[in-house]
Amino acid sequence: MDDSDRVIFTEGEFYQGHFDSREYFSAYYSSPSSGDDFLPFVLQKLHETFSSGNIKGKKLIDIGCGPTIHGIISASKYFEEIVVSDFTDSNRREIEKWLRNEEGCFDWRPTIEFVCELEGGSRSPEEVEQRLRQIVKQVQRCDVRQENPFHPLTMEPADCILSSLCLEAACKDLETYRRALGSIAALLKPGGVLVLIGVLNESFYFVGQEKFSCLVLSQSCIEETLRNLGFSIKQVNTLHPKETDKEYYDAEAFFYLVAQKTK
Ligand SMILES: C[S@@+](CC[C@H](N)C(=O)[O-])C[C@H]1O[C@@H](n2cnc3c(N)ncnc32)[C@H](O)[C@@H]1O
Repeated sequence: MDDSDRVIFTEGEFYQGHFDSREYFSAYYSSPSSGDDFLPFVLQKLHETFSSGNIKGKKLIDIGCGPTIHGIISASKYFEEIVVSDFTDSNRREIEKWLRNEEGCFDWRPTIEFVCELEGGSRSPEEVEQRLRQIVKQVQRCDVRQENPFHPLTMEPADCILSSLCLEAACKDLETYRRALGSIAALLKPGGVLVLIGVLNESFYFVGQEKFSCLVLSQSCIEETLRNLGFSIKQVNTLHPKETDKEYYDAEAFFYLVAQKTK
């Protein structure tokens, strides 16, 4: 194999120049009822996790949120403060636009309405939007490859960390993935909860015409890494995408995992 055959893993710097937030939104998040099964699956699981009332506290951090807020809708009822973070400037700008309700921001209304229905109508979509805009206190740059992903900031440990589809996109090999999960664990209080959402055995996905790499991971490898870091795994669910949904990625399955930091 010569150098021209070698596939370069698309790390954070590539996202900075090539990740189109708008394309990403329309490909994967425009509505829970019109896309593939992933979004309803994840919204349902997040609803079940947080509506139990057992996972709550002062602070939740979303690591590698991209331009999205769907992950924090259910949780917004149970925390005093949410920090969202991502490596890519344009993604953070999209979130800031939504938080300020600026003209042309993404329309998260269908997704918020879906969650409100899951909640049995206990909150209206307007209340949820207002709540999110009030409790997302920070939109921060982060780099999961760093020992302190928020360097030069020192982040107070959180009660809950959520990370969706970020680590396998950010980490070019298993060693980097393990270190990144270790850095994330260090941002959690003892007893704190990690909600990790990701893909199994995926090597690429598309956003528009742009192809992004993905670290190929098995469920056992992810679970073993978490156990070695002192997590107790509480729940793992998987969703196998329909073949027709697999035009833009080659994932074998999506996973939804909840783990508690025991030390
Ligand atoms: C597939 S998107 C996931 C976005 C969102 N969490 C979701 O569930 O749809 C991957 C995200 O990882 C971010 N990312 C890539 N490298 C990163 C790094 N080193 N540190 C933090 N985030 C990174 C990208 O900017 C992008 O927003």
